[in-house]
Amino acid sequence: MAQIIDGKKASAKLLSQVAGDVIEFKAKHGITPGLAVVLVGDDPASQVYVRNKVQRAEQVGIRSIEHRLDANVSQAELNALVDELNANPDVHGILVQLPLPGHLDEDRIVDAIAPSKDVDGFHSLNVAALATGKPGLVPCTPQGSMTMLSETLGDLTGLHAVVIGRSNIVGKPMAALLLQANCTVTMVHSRTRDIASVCRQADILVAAVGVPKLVKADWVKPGATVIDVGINVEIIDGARKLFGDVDFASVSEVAGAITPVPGGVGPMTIANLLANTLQAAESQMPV
Ligand SMILES: Nc1nc2c(c(=O)[nH]1)N[C@@H](CN(C=O)c1ccc(C(=O)N[C@@H](CCC(=O)O)C(=O)O)cc1)CN2
Repeated sequence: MAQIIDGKKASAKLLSQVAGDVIEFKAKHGITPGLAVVLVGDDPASQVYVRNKVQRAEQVGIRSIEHRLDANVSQAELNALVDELNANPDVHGILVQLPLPGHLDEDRIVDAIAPSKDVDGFHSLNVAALATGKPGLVPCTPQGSMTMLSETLGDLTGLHAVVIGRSNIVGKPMAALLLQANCTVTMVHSRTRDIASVCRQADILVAAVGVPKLVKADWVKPGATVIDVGINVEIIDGARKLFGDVDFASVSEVAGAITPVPGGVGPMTIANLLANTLQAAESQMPV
């Protein structure tokens, strides 16, 4: 059986580090880091994630300001709120919970956030910084996945990493981070021919595609490390159940190490968001 990579334990460790760093920040600068969380509409999953972000922020000493907007809000109204938060010196980090309702242009909203306050790391300038190896704010889920990989494997140099999925939020930044860590990186997607045989070459396999249990045991090289980023919800006998993109039961018999769903990458996302908020606040302090 594979080693289970415990995301709850890793996130608790990071949250406790952030809490300590927030105490130091407050003592040094005499102010409290502030995080603005914007939720549009009433998507139940987004409501849960936003509630968890606000609660965790308070636990580590970051002040959070929640903005809930009606699902019918216009692009102009949402932009106006982002402009107001950009100009507010008490707000050091801004995130707009995704997905947004279909009539809103996500790319335009994300690029309206000041890059220095973009704690999700989704702004085009932060994306460019990551792609070119410059300092910036890095997306939270890929950053959390990298932490778990380094803690499991140590130095990743020379390992072959295969990333399934090419989303802007996970797949592309994940590939950039693996490349920075000196991995040989392959990305596969819906148009790749014979995905299984490419995946079987991976020392590190990252699944971020949003298809429940897509990755089967015969896609995985024996001993490989598998990071499952998928969070797929199914209602079974009236109960809400979560599945990753990996068929955990079969793959855990082949892999060397694997993240579970739930309790793997998910909890690291919020811990890294708060680490990013502190990083953003530091970068906004006068030198
Ligand atoms: N603005 C953003 N929107 C979205 C992001 C993001 O990083 N920024 N990522 C996802 C949702 N997400 C955070 O927002 C997120 C997803 C899952 C978890 C998590 O802890 N999952 C738990 C299970 C929780 C459950 O029961 O549903 C786990 O995997 O153990 C945290 C954050 C899309 N939108």
